[in-house]
Amino acid sequence: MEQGPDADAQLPVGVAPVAPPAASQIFGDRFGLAERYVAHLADTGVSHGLLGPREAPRLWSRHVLNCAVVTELIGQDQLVADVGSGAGLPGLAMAIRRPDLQVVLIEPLLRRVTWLQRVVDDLELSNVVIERGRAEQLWDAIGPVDVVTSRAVSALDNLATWSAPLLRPGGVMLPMRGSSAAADVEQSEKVLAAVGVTGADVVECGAQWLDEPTTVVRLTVGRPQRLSKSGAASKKSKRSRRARL
Ligand SMILES: C[S@@+](CC[C@H](N)C(=O)[O-])C[C@H]1O[C@@H](n2cnc3c(N)ncnc32)[C@H](O)[C@@H]1O
Repeated sequence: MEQGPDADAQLPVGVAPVAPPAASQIFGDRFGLAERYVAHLADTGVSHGLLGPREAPRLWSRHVLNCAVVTELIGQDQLVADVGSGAGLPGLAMAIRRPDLQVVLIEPLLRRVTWLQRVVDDLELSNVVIERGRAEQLWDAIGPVDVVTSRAVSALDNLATWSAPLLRPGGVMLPMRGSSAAADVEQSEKVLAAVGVTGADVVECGAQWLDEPTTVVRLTVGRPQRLSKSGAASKKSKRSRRARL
């Protein structure tokens, strides 16, 4: 079978791919910032190992645009935590597109945190802060936030267990998932209920711009619950529930 022209293509490190026309429509007057972000990804993002070299030609389509369109699901002026940001995906792409959002990038690895801070400083993004740590270690340090996003961090049940306690009551988790999104929700049903999820649906974003729209699971969390390692509601959750009664 003949392969597409870019199937094995790589760009020399430091050379950013050309932006597709949709990029300027998606980012509007923030397009210049998005271009600078892509330049960082293509350069030190690749040379420092945050992204594989094969990702360079598709930095726009598969990464930055795919992530930026998730903001379609986020209301004005919301506080967002992005769990496991890595090279800032989706958190930085969202913060660039939507300066009204306040975005907290959560990332445990020092090397990634250092890289993220350099990019945020260079782009002078005043709506981004970076917290080093695992999401489940930061429940009392961050938030409560309106929305938690994530991409490629863990299985949905782990992710929900780590993310839900960062949310305010009625907040929303938006994990980006692939074609298995609906099956993931079904398989994680018990854990989702235990962390307080009261509504789940699978939605697509960016269909008007992207050949492959982004699939996101939208999970509304009525009263966020902390689970212990065994999966039971923790003493702290039980205590705070009693205090509210
Ligand atoms: C495969 S990378 C994905 C990075 C980025 N979200 C993306 O899509 O390119 C997974 C990231 O999640 C981070 N991570 C793993 N467990 C985590 C946890 N419990 N809390 C926060 N981040 C975590 C890792 O350090 C890593 O940077």
